[in-house]
Amino acid sequence: MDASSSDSKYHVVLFPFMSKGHTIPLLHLARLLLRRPNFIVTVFTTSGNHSFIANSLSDTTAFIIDLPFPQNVPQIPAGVESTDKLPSMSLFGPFALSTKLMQPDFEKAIETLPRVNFMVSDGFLWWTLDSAIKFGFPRLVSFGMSIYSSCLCKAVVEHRLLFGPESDDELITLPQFPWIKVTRNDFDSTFRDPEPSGPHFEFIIATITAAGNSYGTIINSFYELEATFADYWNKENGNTAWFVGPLCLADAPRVEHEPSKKPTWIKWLDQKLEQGRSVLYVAFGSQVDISPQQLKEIAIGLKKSKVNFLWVMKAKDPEFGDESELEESIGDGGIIVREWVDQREILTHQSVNGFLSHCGWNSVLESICAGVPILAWPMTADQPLNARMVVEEIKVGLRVETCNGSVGGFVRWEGLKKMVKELMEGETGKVVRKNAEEYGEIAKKAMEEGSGSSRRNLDELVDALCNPRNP
Ligand SMILES: O=c1ccn([C@@H]2O[C@H](COP(=O)(O)OP(=O)(O)O[C@H]3O[C@H](CO)[C@@H](O)[C@H](O)[C@H]3O)[C@@H](O)[C@H]2O)c(=O)[nH]1
Repeated sequence: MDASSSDSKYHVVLFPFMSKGHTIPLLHLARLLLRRPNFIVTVFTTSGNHSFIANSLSDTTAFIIDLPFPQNVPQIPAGVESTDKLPSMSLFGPFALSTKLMQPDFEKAIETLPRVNFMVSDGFLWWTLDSAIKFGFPRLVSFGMSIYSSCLCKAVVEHRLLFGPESDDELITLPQFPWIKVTRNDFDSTFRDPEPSGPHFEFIIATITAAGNSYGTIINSFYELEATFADYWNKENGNTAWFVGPLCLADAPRVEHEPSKKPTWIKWLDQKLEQGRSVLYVAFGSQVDISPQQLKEIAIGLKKSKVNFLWVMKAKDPEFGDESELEESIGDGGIIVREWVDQREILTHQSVNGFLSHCGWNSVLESICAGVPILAWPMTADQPLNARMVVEEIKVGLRVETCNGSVGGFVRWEGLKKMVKELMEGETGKVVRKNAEEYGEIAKKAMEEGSGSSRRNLDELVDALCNPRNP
């Protein structure tokens, strides 16, 4: 980058964590920033993640800088630079901790860049705060979570609510939000350990401490979706949360494909639309591990429900014993796709009327923006809290029943079939669909340039950080 030609421009550095669910929203943010006059954006990543980012931003002027991913990290196979490529999510800890080894290269690169006005880096890249302080620019943190989840985590930690006599699935009332009940199983194991220690705990502490010492937090959400929690957070917490989403709406709606270039699954959805059939979209994000037994049970439940479904699997999901047999038995009712798809394009397809989802925060937002109700099947991380929000707080979805009633428990085909039918055809399904549609409209308004709450928040934030009085 030619630093001299950039002197009169505002320069923002974005550094997403190497996981699709964390990277995608920051790429949307890059677009929003680049629409402002005189803004340049530099995105930091690693060579293994370069093509995903470059493809996504190919129609923009964003600069991309690749840092070498740390080599010879114990337990992390060579060449794995993104969490979706990890053989198991149990390796998340060593993967995330190893990113600190990138700090010297990151700082060398920063030295060569035009002056940075501010940086937005992922919460998991806690060490980037030290670099920002060293170079004298503000760091904003992005966690990719709802503020509802953050408030609930804060509430249980502050009041040590997870160490009482209750069993892991017993409901515990939150004194700060008495209408909300959670269980221990809704939280990561670190929150449940009365005397936590070890590298994972140290990572969490480093992450939270750096976030607290940063300029503020970017929240991929909109104020109207979680106003009570937004107000609570901004009153109780030191650093401000800026609601600037849903960032997935930063992109203009997708241009129609030429018929010959349409992916097969979109053609299949077109066909279902012509036949007047509703489709359930089934996908569990970019990284959760699902056992072969559970995958088979899902296939049976979907088939027996007799709904039409489009099921997107990850490349690393285990193959069924006999894939062709499975596809045959599913027949015309459903299709399985094992490729990277444009999830938003699927959710906004007129035939899609329900989403069986693990409740990754991006999937929740994308579903709401498309007005599609969710059948929540949380598995790990923030997903159990997102599922509570979806089902109990904003009521845009129903929940699958696990056979032991526990988060992460096995889901039998009978229970899955029952809830799929309820979401797609039942009375409660109708109620949550209407709610999802209403929130979808509010989301669009929040992202309207000039007048929307999220766009105004972003304007205010950027003005504060790029104002000469506030360099
Ligand atoms: O074939 C695919 C698969 C995924 N996606 C996109 O990938 C993202 C996936 O994000 P999300 O739904 O949030 O799921 P995860 O990948 O599981 O996300 C991780 O990151 C989220 C944000 O912090 C957390 O909420 C989740 O719990 C965590 O697992 C979404 O934008 C999807 O649209 C595609 O476009 N095509």
